[in-house]
Parts: sequence; structure tokens; C-alpha cells
Amino acid sequence: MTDQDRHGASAHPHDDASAPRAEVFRGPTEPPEHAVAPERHPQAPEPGAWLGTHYDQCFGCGEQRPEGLHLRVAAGPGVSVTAEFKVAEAHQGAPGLIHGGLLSAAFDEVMGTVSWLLRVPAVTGRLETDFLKPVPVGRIVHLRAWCVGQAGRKFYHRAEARLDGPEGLLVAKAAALFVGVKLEHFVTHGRQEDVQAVLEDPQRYRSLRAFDVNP
Ligand SMILES: CCCCCCCC/C=C\CCCCCCCC(=O)SCCNC(=O)CCNC(=O)[C@H](O)C(C)(C)COP(=O)(O)OP(=O)(O)OC[C@H]1O[C@@H](n2cnc3c(N)ncnc32)[C@H](O)[C@@H]1OP(=O)(O)O
Repeated sequence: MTDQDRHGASAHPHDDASAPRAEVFRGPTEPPEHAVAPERHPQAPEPGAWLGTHYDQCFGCGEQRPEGLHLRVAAGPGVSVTAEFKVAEAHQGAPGLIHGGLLSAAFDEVMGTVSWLLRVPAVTGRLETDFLKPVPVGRIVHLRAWCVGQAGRKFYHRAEARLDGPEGLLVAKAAALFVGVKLEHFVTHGRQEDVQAVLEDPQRYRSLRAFDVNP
């Protein structure tokens, strides 16, 4: 498929397809040439350690969200994590199949958790998902996410989802750009009653300990 097929003939009116390109197009989730290998933080949890939920109200991993994904994430080798969740009734799109947006949410959560090994608070800037196979309700989705490069505040992540276990059928793949932020990002932008609740009881937000913050 050419760029023209992908975007339509009028998407790039000044683009002359026959002209030689000065440089190869690199999409936003592709690490640039100057990206460096990500560094696992020396105090990152050991491979195999459960990372636990980072916030009890989180849709991805929170224990207090009955309809949530309840992802259980473990540190992996290098800058990688693994996770699993069971596709529940509440996760349906088509009858008996997972909603695609929720699979993207699972990728968002698991790639977001990679930040805990880097010890840099980061938020999703861009998230891309390739849906390869339908995912039925009741099955276990096994996820793996890892960082492929860093360029300043930008972190380039990849992830894959397989059915029932790490060697199972590959059902989806994802790529993302995460952007490192200061903790003020959350304090400033979050609904104030929720931010206050966390500041008054930091046990509810475990990353406060991970990121060595004393609010
Ligand atoms: C309460 C007490 C304290 C609590 C403590 C909490 C610690 C928690 C730690 C971790 C929590 C993790 C939670 C996990 C949940 C899963 C992850 C999510 O779902 S996160 C939610 C979804 N994402 C957002 O809501 C982001 C919304 N967007 C933004 O806030 C901004 O756009 C942000 C921060 C992403 C960037 O804004 P800028 O002003 O800081 O920086 P600019 O200059 O715009 O971007 C920096 C670089 O990134 C590129 N960039 C940004 N967005 C891009 C995009 N969409 N595509 C391509 N490039 C992009 C830019 O081009 C720029 O690149 P160049 O430095 O110039 O090379």
C-alpha cells in the first residue's frame, strides 16, 4: 500500500510521488535516528516481581474498579513487563468478543507500566493498535510491553497480545510514544477531589513511592 492509497489522493496536494524523498518517513511511534537505548533504573523491581496496581481507581489495574481490566503486571527482563487479564462480560463490543478500544486500553496500561522500570512518570502521547484476530470473552489475554528507544522526554514502546499465554496466538500488536512529565502534570490537571484524596493517603497511589515523591 502506498502513502497515496493510505491517505487518499488529496491528502498531500504538494507531495510529488515521483520525486526522490530527501529522507525516509518515520512515523511518530518510530524512534528517530538519534534515539538511545532505554536504561533500566538500578532500583527497578527484579524480573518476575509483581508491580501491583498503581492506583486503586485505575481502569487498567485498579482493584476498586469492578468493570476494569484488573491487569496484573510483572517486571520482565531489561525494560519490559508482562501482564494478563481475563476478558469479562463488561468488555464486549460485538457479542462475545472484546471491544477494540478496551484492548487498546490494555496496551495503554501495560506500556504505561514500563515507565516504572525507567522510573520516569510518563503519559501516552500516541497509541497505535493492530488488531490481528478477534478475542473472545472468557479468554486470558497475555500482554508483553517493552521500550525500544528514548529521545529526550520521548519514550518509544512496543507491545503484543497473545491468547492464553506467552506462546499463544498473536491477536494484536501496539506501538506507542510516551512523553515524560513532571508529577505536577497529575497534580495540576487531575480533578482536585481525587488529587487531594491521593495526597492525603499516598498508599492509594503506589507510584508516589516508586518515583520517590514526598508530597
Ligand atoms: C496526584 C498526585 C500525584 C500522582 C502521581 C502520579 C504518577 C503517575 C505516573 C504515571 C501514571 C501513568 C498512568 C498510566 C495510565 C496509562 C497511560 C495513560 O493512559 S496516560 C493518559 C493519556 N494521555 C494523556 O492524557 C496525555 C495528554 N497529553 C498531554 O498531556 C501532552 O500533550 C503531553 C504531556 C503528552 C505533551 O505535552 P508537553 O507540552 O509536555 O510537550 P510537547 O512539547 O507537546 O511534546 C513533547 C514531545 O513529544 C512529541 N509529541 C507529543 N505528543 C505527540 C503525538 N501525539 N504524536 C507525535 N509526537 C508527539 C512532541 O512533538 C514533542 O516532541 P519534540 O520534543 O518537539 O521532539
